[in-house]
Amino acid sequence: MGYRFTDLTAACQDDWRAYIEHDFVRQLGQGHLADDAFRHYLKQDYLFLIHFARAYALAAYKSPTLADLRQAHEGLKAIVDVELELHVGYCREWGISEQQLAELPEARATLAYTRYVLDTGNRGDLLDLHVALAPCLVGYGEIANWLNAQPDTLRGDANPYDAWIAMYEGEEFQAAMHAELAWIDARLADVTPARFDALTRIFRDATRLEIDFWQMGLDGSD
Ligand SMILES: Cc1ncc(CN)c(N)n1
Repeated sequence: MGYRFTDLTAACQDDWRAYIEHDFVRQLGQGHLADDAFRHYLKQDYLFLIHFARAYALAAYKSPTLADLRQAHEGLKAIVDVELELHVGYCREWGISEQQLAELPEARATLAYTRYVLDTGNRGDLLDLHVALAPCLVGYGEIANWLNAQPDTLRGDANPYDAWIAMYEGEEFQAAMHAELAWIDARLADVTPARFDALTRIFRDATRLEIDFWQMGLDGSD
């Protein structure tokens, strides 16, 4: 029997839940996340997204088939056309100008996560890279769905972070997430147990770096 994406999350269930249900996420869903924490997160996320777009471009470079190339393109589009497009306008609403974004120093959590993924993609193969990227694309789609399932999540004008949830529950982002899940499921179907263990290590490390990214937002750390 082959592996699936859900075997990756099952293999590091504690880290995966700590990421999806992080305090930053809960407070954002309940609408009482501190403004400064969100602003710090938003700024660093701009830098993060630029490096992750580079990582999808690396996935395109490493793609041997048209189907693989299309999948890398899907991820790149989700970041550049959906997230970054909304992000810049969203930052403006939160009082952060494009000039400020261009001059931002990178926080350590941003550096660690983005360079880890780029390094994993450079030294590994295409599946290593997609698995390192998965907590980002699949995780945020799952977070939006998890938030919507929580009775204390506030939606609409009552929650200043409603637009953030709306972006990740939106059709385009959810479609990109499902396409990524299908691509990973198809590749995991015929890996050996040893290869699956190596992929689990990558997935767990990237998930732990996502947890650090939330914590960086809460702590305002640089
Ligand atoms: C840190 C982080 N991880 C994931 C995502 C969703 N692409 C994001 N915007 N930022």
